Amino acid sequence: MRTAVPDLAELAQALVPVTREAGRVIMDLYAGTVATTLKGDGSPVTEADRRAEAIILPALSALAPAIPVVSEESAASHGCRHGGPFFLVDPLDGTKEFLKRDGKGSFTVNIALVEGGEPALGIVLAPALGRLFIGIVGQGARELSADGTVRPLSVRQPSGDALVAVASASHRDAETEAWLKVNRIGDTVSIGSSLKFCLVAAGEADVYPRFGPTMEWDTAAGDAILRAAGGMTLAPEGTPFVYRKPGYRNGAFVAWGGGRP
Ligand SMILES: Nc1ncnc2c1ncn2[C@@H]1O[C@H](COP(=O)(O)O)[C@@H](OP(=O)(O)O)[C@H]1O
Ligand SMILES: [Mg+2]
Repeated sequence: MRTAVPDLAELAQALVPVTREAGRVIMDLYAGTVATTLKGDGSPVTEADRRAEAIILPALSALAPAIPVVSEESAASHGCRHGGPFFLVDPLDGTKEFLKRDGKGSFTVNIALVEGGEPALGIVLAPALGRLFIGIVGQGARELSADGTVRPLSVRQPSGDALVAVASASHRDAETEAWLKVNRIGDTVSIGSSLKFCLVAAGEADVYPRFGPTMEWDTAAGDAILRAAGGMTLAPEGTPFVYRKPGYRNGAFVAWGGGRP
């Protein structure tokens, strides 16, 4: 039997206040000191990750009880075996930037729905920047400001020859550096979190190459927004970049705006 998926526009609308509430909790903790522990892979997890997740998971099970959730901080959810649609949640992506308090605010709350191996819906909030992005693949992407203003998002055609790239601020690797050197990149902006996908979706950058490891919950929401805005994430060799891989581990990818070769 097919899992019942709610209407995606209604689901996206219902997720806006949930995401904003998670963002509020994160910003309360950003203002003070935050208890931090290291996970098995050496990456930090904070009280902010856990508290944001505690808002998002009950909301998802109330909104779509039949759809399984795979969330970064809930190890228990990672064993779930399913063939149908599922949510991918990263309650706080860019934890290193969150802990740095470098004033750039590049950390995000992420909720995605994956269907048939592809991201179908994504919502990304950068609470320190007050930027909230929503994408439904096939229906378009938009940015919602706090006062309710809605701005449609669309990837841009690169101006001239040189592309503007966005790349990780904390997890750069030699292969990404090499790719940036050989791919007519004029300028590279270092930014934490899934905000990189959103900037390409919004036409504020042209490409996001990533060869170092990420997990599917880091990318699915931003990727949905990018695809909904007319962009595409591909493996470096140009093959489709799909979801529900073993261990939810991503391989290398290049997220393209309108300048895809
Ligand atoms: N060795 C590794 N294995 C798997 N994922 C990794 C990793 N190093 C970094 N990441 C992922 O990269 C994300 C950060 O990306 P960026 O550098 O673009 O901000 C991290 O998200 P979290 O911050 O949620 O832990 C983490 O999931
Ligand atoms: Mg993450």
